[in-house]
Amino acid sequence: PQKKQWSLQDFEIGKPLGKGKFGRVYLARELKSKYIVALKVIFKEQIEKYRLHHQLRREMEIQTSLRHPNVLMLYGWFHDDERIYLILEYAHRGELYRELRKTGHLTEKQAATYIASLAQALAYCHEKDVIHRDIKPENLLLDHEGRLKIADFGWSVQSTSKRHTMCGTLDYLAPEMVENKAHDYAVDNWTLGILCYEFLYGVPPFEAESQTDTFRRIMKVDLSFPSTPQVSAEAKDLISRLLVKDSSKRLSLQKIMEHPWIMKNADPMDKCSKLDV
Ligand SMILES: COc1ccc(/C=N/Nc2[nH]nc(C)c2C(=O)Nc2cccc(NC(C)=O)c2)cc1
Repeated sequence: PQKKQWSLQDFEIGKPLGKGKFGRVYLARELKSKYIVALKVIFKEQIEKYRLHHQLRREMEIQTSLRHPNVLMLYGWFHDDERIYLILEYAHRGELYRELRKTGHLTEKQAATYIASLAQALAYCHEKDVIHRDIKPENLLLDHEGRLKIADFGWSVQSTSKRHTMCGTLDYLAPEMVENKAHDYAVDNWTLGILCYEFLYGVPPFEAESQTDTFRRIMKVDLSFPSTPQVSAEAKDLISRLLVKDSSKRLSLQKIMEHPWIMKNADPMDKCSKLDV
């Protein structure tokens, strides 16, 4: 069927959900279907100013082509003179970051469930030749059932082009990315190790006062486990098998899903509906 041409008149705009880097996100309802969506409004002059036209186009091509329960859907888009509007899936509970900040750290069951969901979503993305490269708590949303959704493919690439983008915190970057070397899918495996650590301890493993110190700690893989909170040996085993400098020696996504800690703790329904606070 002919692709539907959307416009602002098709939607009733609700409350602002938050500010992204290049615009705001609003709750919205599509008038005919009454379907609730998130409408991400991006200012064209911002895109032109930062020369991000190609990157936004890539984000949209990638996100429209991906269909997975743990990947936030991009239903469509439209534009007017000043703005581009992305019609995105609405995830009721918002950024995983907020849950992490509220509780300080997650339970092993929550952490294992989210890592299993991420491994499944990344396996799917890698199958479609997409390396996300920017998996961090702010880019992870939770739906009403506590199911994890990877959002914001702004920095992802189709694996052909090896373009690097350095922005924001280094905490989540693998050594080969920090060294600006050619990198492959395995950068996302490294990041799963970073996230698993942060889910369980509340802080990323190589956090330091300055970017230079974080850089040094990443390059040295200066990994240590605090004595509190109490974390199981299996969890530490998984983290240690992911935070490996040689990218070819990192645990594969398949092996992550079969790891004893994941098998024992991840919710098979891949959601954390009950928030055991
Ligand atoms: C401030 O408290 C909030 C609680 C929940 C939300 C839910 N956001 N849900 C979304 N579904 N699809 C998209 C895209 C979004 C979204 O971008 N949310 C968003 C954007 C910017 C900041 C935040 N902040 C937080 C805390 O979630 C969420 C947004 C804000």
